[in-house]
Amino acid sequence: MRRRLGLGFWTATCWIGLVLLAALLADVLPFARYDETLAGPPQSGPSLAHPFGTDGLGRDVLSRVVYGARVSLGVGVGAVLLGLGIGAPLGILAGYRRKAADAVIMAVNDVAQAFPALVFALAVVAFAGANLRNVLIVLGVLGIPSWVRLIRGATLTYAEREFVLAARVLGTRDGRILWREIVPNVAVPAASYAFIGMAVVVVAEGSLAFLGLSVQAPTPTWGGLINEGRTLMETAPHVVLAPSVVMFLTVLSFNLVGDRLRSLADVRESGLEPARQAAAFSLPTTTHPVRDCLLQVEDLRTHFVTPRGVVKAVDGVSFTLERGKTLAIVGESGSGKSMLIRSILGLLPGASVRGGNVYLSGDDLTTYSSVEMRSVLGPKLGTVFQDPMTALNPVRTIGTQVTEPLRVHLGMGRRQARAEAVRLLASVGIPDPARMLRRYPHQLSGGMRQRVTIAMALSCGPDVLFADEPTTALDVTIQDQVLRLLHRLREERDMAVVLVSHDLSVVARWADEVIVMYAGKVVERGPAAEVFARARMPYTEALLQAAPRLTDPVHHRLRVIPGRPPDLVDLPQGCAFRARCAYAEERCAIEAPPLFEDGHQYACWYPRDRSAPGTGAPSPIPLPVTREPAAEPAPAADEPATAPTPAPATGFDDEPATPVTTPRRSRKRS
Ligand SMILES: Nc1ncnc2c1ncn2[C@@H]1O[C@H](COP(=O)(O)OP(=O)(O)OP(=O)(O)O)[C@@H](O)[C@H]1O
Repeated sequence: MRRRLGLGFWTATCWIGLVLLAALLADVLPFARYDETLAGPPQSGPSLAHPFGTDGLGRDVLSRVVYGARVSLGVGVGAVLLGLGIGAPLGILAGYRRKAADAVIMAVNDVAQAFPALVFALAVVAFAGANLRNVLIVLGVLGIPSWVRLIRGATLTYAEREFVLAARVLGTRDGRILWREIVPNVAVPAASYAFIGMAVVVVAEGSLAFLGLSVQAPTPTWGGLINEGRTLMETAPHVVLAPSVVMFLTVLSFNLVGDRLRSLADVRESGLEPARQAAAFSLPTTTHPVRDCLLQVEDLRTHFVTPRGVVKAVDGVSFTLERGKTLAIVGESGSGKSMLIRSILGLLPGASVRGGNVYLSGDDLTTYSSVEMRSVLGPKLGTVFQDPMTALNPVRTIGTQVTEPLRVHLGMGRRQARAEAVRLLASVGIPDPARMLRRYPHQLSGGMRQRVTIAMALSCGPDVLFADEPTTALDVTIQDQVLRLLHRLREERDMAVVLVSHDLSVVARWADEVIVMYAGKVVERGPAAEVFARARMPYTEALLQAAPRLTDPVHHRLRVIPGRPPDLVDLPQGCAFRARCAYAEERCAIEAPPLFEDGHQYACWYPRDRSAPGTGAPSPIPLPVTREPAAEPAPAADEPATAPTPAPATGFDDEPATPVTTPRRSRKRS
């Protein structure tokens, strides 16, 4: 956390602490009082005795600035506490209770916010008297509407979160939920806004003082000092510069501290955000012989420099992929599957570092600029993401989203793009596609939305389609339809598919090749049937054994892989799987195994020997269940968004909903 707040935060905090301390200890500090006229000449410049010089009446400017801080910071702290004290309870009440309380509080709040703040402050102070108490009350009251709005927004966010619902389900009282669940979460944005609010109040007080409507002379305030020094700008600029610079630095510091505190509450910046030195960190890249294939990945590495150390999310992955083939990537959660895909596509978070090469039809994509990559993403590389709801923009129609890549990449006109979009939606099995173009994502069921994202990914005719767990967010009945669809489209378009999946039965059924990943590395790789029939690496064996089968006896214990995946920041020496491996020997702890070749590749010093069934060696592990799926039915045009069950089948199987020229394929399974 200390590193995430950064040097700026700590410098700003020290400055605020220094100013605050000086203001508190002003009476005991070794300088003259703010109103004491000194013996020396007035308007004298900075000296050792008077670091900020003296003003027009020969008074010590440093002393006046320090005493002025008492008023400025006092008003700042007081006004913020007043605003928070009244605004926070109202905001929490409005955000948590909603309904009538929310409507009344927000209506009054909106009216209050409509008042021009400075004019209101001027009028009240001029009428009630310019003194510390009145200025503090006016600025505090003016801050209340902003506090209400901020706290209400934060409360609304947390009131709908699962942990609050869970507390409600457990019968926890509202007061306790507010105090235990909501207030601690709202506290961080509130603390952040308190500092920013302090900066606003210090400036507002300075403005009032400048106009002579704050604490009256001889008590100094920063705004008043700037006003006094104004006339001496040419003869003694230090008189106006000293309070101005101190005020500027203090306001800047409040803003900086507030901003950094806000980032603590920001999920995007929490956890493992890359450290700054990532830019200076680079991975060596060597050149490789380019093979005659569609996609060639060589020694691909993706590392993140984090405050905890370097996370090796992808570490030296190589493979090739031919047209018309499906490559599956499997492995436990966190093994680097998604990062591998994002690394190939060049879609990595800002400060990550990539090494190695990605050749697409012989061209090295790692040498492409971001502009060049834009011309590849879409036309040559398509992607289908896990959750179709988040992959589609909820406020744009399906039509706008499907036609966009056609217009951007293929330069089609509006009408042509719409006609093509209709054809695309029809080809992925969406009934009444012309009407579908006018709908929004939330009006479609999960399966239909995934069909739309597949249509978008295919719109520019990519050579390789990356599907990152495309069925995880879908109902099990829809999963199979989507996989069948991908398979059919692959055959029709002669493209390659890279499929990430947790489901080994899916992989066993649809993939030609499989890569097993563990701790960012490939630990087994080869033809899917061969790898599943003769898994050599104990990790692959454990994955296969952990997959449930329909032949399992009822109520049997689920098999799990013991232990946990290693920490990618601190990988153990030798084989990364050794701590969880039942067959590990001494050598596994010393030396990391390379990829051995024996029919397929595996990284293990003591591989499982499945080459000789019936000779005492362990028998092949049965493949995970490959359900014989029902035919892929065409979803009805009016399929409700919340009902994933498809409409009665209309004879649609793995064939497109509208006739295309592709001949019907055999349904025989390998
Ligand atoms: N921005 C990041 N900064 C640091 N580490 C990251 C970042 N993003 C991912 N990682 C790490 O990279 C590793 C691989 O992540 P990845 O998302 O590829 O896993 P995965 O195998 O796809 O998992 P899942 O199946 O759960 O999606 C994880 O251990 C993760 O902690």
